[in-house]
Parts: sequence; structure tokens; C-alpha cells
Amino acid sequence: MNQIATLPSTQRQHEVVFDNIGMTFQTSTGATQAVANVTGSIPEHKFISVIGPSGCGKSTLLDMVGGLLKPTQGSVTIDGEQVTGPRRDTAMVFQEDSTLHWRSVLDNIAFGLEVKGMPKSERYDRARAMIELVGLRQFEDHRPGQLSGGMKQRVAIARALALEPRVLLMDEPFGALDQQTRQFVGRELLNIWEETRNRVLFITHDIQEAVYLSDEVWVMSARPSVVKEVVKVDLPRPRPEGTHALPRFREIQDHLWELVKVEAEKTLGAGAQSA
Ligand SMILES: Nc1ncnc2c1ncn2[C@@H]1O[C@H](COP(=O)(O)OP(=O)(O)OP(=O)(O)O)[C@@H](O)[C@H]1O
Repeated sequence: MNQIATLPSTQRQHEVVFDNIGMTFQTSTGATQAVANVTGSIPEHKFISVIGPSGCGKSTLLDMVGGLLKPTQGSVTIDGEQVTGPRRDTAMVFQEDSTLHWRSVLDNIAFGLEVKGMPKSERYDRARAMIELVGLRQFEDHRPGQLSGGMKQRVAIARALALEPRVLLMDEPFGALDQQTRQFVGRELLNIWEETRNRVLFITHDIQEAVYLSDEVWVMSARPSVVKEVVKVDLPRPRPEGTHALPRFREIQDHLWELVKVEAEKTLGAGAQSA
């Protein structure tokens, strides 16, 4: 387990710190405790994936880091500052298509920079560099409606990366893609990340994807969730295509699968009892 250092979270300048955070939703039918006590940290240059059974609170956790939800317990700090709302140094990518369908690929990627007030020539220069990076050079004048699902997600990733975020939050960004496209875009993300090395919190249901991309995989328990185990992925980087076939890769994958299976059974068992 990752242990929180004794230094107060506000003094930990280069980390995203989860300090005993929890979230209880109040609804008309009562309270739902989604996240119980999550403690952990994302140091600089680390890629962290979060896996766990459906409905255990992964998106809730990510939304608390992104400032979209306020924890009902504890706090999140980024580089020593408490998160109280969306921040300029944090970017998010979701599963749903978030492209602006009336704008070209170039204008989609430049959008966040425009909002930030960056001068036109500078933002187009940066957007074009990102287009190059995600392999969409021939498509810069296309509209999202003319692109495949995988290409649209590459636009969304490029738009987030153009902001040069210190923290990149991704909630099942490849969830709507077919398996082949998913692997291709995943490899592409990893290649880009090798250059940017910003801190990433990545939510996925795909254990193989989590192992391939990450430095650490956090396994969340059934709800109310805690981080049940932090599994270090001690595979060398960069990770070429054959990485999936390494015995160590399989070992980590199998270990994660066992952990998730136990938690999923608890979730499904609870569901069956209340059905
Ligand atoms: N705004 C909300 N109001 C009430 N309950 C909510 C709200 N958002 C989430 N929940 C509940 O909190 C729990 C965790 O939801 P969350 O979406 O974080 O899970 P998840 O692990 O991301 O799920 P999945 O893997 O299926 O996407 C669920 O029981 C969900 O019903």
C-alpha cells in the first residue's frame, strides 16, 4: 500500500494527495456512500490506473480530483493546494464523445486554449503540434461527424493535452471503442505520455489496458469503496508491443484479476440479495 507521508498534504508540492476522502450522495431514497476512505497520492510523472467493480465509485473519485464533486469527507490537494473546483492545470477526458461537432478538428483542439485567452497564431501552432502527435494531420479541417469513434477520442485527448495539464484525468476514455481501436489508441496515448509525463489518473474496466499503461494500478473495493491494494507495475518503459506477452505482465494481470473478482462477487452478491 502507498502510505501517506506524515507531511501535511498542503505541503506536498509535487503530488496529488487524497487525504482520507469520502463521498456520500444524498438522494430522495436515502444516502449512498460511494467512496469511504481513500488515501493515496500520485507523484510527479506517474501514470495511475483505477480498476474495480462496476458502481464502486471510480468516476466519483475522479470527479473529486477534477473539482466536479466536493468530497463529503477529507480533501484532495494538487501540488499543495486544496481542490475546490475545476482547475486550469487539470484536464479531463470522458468516454462520451465530447467533440464540438460544428468545429473543425483544428478548432476543437484549439478550443481550450482559446478559452484560456491564448493568441490565435500561438494556439493554432500548439493545436497543429498536437494534431501531429495524435496522427490526424490529414484531418485538421474535418468536422467530428466525418471521423471514426477512435479518431474523435484522439481529438478529445489532443484537446486535453494541448492545455499542457499538470494532471490529466481520464474516465474510461476508450470505453466506447472496439478492441482493436482501443489497443491502437492506448499505444498512441502511451507514446505521447512518454514525452509529456504529466500525472495521469486513468479509469478503466480493462485490466490488460491498466497494466500496459500504468506505473501503479489501484484496485478499489466494493462500495463503500476504499483502495484495497496498490499494485506496482514494475515493467520497464518504454513498453513495446510484445510487452503483453512477458511473464511478469501476465503475473500482474492475474493478480489484479483475482483482486477484482473478489470485489465483483461482493457487488453482484449484494445485488442478488436485494433483487
Ligand atoms: N450524483 C449522484 N447521486 C446519487 N448517487 C450517485 C451519484 N453519482 C454516483 N452515484 C452512486 O455512487 C456509486 C458510485 O458511482 P460511480 O459512477 O462513481 O461508480 P463507477 O465505479 O464509476 O461505476 P462504473 O464502473 O459502472 O462506471 C453508485 O452507486 C452510483 O449509483
